[in-house]
This record gives sequence, C-alpha cells and structure tokens, in this order.
Amino acid sequence: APSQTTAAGPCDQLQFGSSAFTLHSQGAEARVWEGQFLGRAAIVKQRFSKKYRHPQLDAKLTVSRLKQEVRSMMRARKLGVHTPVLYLVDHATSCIYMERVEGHSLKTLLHQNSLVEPELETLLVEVGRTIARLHDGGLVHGDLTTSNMMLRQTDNQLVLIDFGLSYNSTIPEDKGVDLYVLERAFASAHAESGAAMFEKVLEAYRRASKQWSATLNRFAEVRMRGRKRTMVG
Ligand SMILES: Nc1ncnc2c1ncn2[C@@H]1O[C@H](COP(=O)(O)OP(=O)(O)OP(=O)(O)O)[C@@H](O)[C@H]1O
Repeated sequence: APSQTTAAGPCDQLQFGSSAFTLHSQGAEARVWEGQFLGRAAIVKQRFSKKYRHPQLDAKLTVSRLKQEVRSMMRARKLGVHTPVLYLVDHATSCIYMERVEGHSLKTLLHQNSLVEPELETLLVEVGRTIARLHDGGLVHGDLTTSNMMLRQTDNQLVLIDFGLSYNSTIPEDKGVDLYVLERAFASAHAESGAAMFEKVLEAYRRASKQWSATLNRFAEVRMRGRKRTMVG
C-alpha cells in the first residue's frame, strides 16, 4: 500500500515496500531515484527542502511545486503529449513515482549523431508539433531543453519530462520565452547544426499551432531582447 512508503534518514535512502531505490541524479530542488515500483521500472522524483528558506514557507512551496508538477504532467497527457505514466504521488515524502522512460534524451541522441535522415527530420517536426499542442492547450513547459525530451525505445515516441517549472498560461510572451529557451538549448548544446535543427522545429510549430502568429511575434521580440543583452553584457 502507498502508506508503506518511507524515506529513511535525511533522504539518502528511499524505499517502497521492500524495494529500494538508488540515486540517479541530484538537482538544486529535487533528487531523482531509480528502481522498481510494483514490478515496473520506475523513476522517483523527490523534492527536498532548502535549508535557507523559512521552514513553514518552505514546506508550502514544496507541496505547491509538487502539485503543480503532477497537474502539469496530467494536463500535458490530456492534450495528447506523451509524458511518463504517473504511478503514485506521495505527499508524505514529496515523491512522484512514474514510469522510467526507456531510451535516451534528444540531447544524447544528437551528440552521438545516432539520428540520421529522415528520422532526424521526423523527430524535429514532432518536437514542434508537441510544443504547439502544449501551448494551444494553455500549458507552458518552462524548461524546454533537449535533455527534457526523450525518445522512448519501445514505441519510438517523443516523451516530454520534467514539468517542475510548468504552468498554465495563454499569454504569447510566456510561449515565446518557452521557445526561446529551446532555441538557446539547441544553439549551445548542438553548435554546428543547432540553428538549422531549431528552424525545423519552429517551422513545424508554425504549421501546427492555431495561435502561431501571436506567439512567433513575441518570440521574435524575446529573441531581440536576448541578443541586445548579449551584446551589452
Ligand atoms: N521518467 C523518466 N524516465 C527516464 N529518465 C528520467 C525520467 N525522469 C527523469 N529522468 C532522468 O533524470 C534526469 C533529471 O530529471 P528531471 O529533469 O525531472 O529533474 P530535475 O532535478 O528537475 O533536473 P533538471 O536540473 O534537469 O531540471 C533527467 O534529465 C533524466 O535523465
């Protein structure tokens, strides 16, 4: 039963029933664990407290971020975007148990040059369509990078992960910033071909999104502001 979940010690161990989880990675606000959940490969994302924050404020923030992340994952799924299957939300330990997506991130695949045409083009088009689906549904991802997009080996589907910074918005500026973050990610992680790849993503977005005009106008403005900042700073 879910109530058996315990996080022993200062969160350096994680246990569900009799199965133990091993630490996969540690970010600034969350730890990611790997293990088995009811016989399935699982990832557990655990939010932890920030010592410098006021304890009560901190607890409230942790709870609201956890809820927001879960809601956003579910919302994306309703919009037809693939996200990890949600297994369990444990508020007692601030943990989200979810499907472990089998496969690699887009970042890894692009670095390894393991994608060749026409698969690469198909995938970039899918990225653009996926973001359009999120945005048209009023959801902004908040951390669109090629590390947060995975190609699931079992069905060759593009799966979006890490909804930790996602929020509801229909404001073109917010969507424009979302696209700008992805453009920067392509440019910095995939130097030679990054710009050309992002152009394909953008073209697919333009074709797929009903609100493309307002969003892409804002995106152009966000981009200009970004450039000015780089030139000054
Ligand atoms: N459902 C999943 N299936 C497979 N791998 C996952 C899954 N969720 C997370 N990961 C892996 O764990 C890493 C960190 O997860 P996530 O990005 O959600 O946490 P985070 O602490 O917010 O990280 P970041 O600092 O990148 O924002 C991912 O980059 C990915 O490699």
